[in-house]
Amino acid sequence: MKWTNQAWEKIQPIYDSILQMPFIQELQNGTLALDKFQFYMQQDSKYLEHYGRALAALGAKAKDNQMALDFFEFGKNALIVESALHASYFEEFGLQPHAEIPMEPVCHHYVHYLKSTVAYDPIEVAVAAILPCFWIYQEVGNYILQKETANNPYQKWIDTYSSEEFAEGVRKAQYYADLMADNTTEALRKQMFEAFVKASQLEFQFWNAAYTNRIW
Ligand SMILES: Cc1ncc(CN)c(N)n1
Repeated sequence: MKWTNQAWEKIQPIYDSILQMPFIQELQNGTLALDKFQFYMQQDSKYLEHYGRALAALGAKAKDNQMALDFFEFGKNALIVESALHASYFEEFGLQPHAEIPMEPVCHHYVHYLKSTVAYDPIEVAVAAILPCFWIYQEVGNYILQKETANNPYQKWIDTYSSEEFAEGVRKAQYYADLMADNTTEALRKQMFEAFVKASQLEFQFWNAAYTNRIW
């Protein structure tokens, strides 16, 4: 079985609880309170600034040029495509400019977990750590799309993460995770699973923080 299939089995309970979260349920039916979405968007714009850089740093560690280019492209997309989605919501909902937003605890922890993993852990583990960010968003986007609600104010978010463009990036990131896993040791494959599970838990916590207004 591919490493990615095994990894998903390990996070299935986390993913199931993500789908049951009030944040996701209410995003799906369009009833999510604006202040909770605002909290999420503001934290997420900070997250993406750092995530984009973590992806580029991971690319810089790649031995293969194509892998480096793919990760630079992922970083660019985080900063351009996903940030454009945020900018449109910032305008629509009249949110504070990025510079004035402090990173709250979960965002801070997730960003620094990814950056330190990329900086200090083997590249295999870093690839596993960045994967839930792609894969869980795609799955959640597709899940929400199945039960679409008319005039959902959060439709642009749903469209971004259920798009073919986003799916292509997910497939590439999964490909690199499997490639790394196939060419490494059992001990490192285990560390890769741990990183994949940890980042998935942080994805849950990120939405939970927005719903419960978790601040310092
Ligand atoms: C916290 C978080 N995780 C994942 C994604 C999707 N790249 C995101 N925008 N924000």
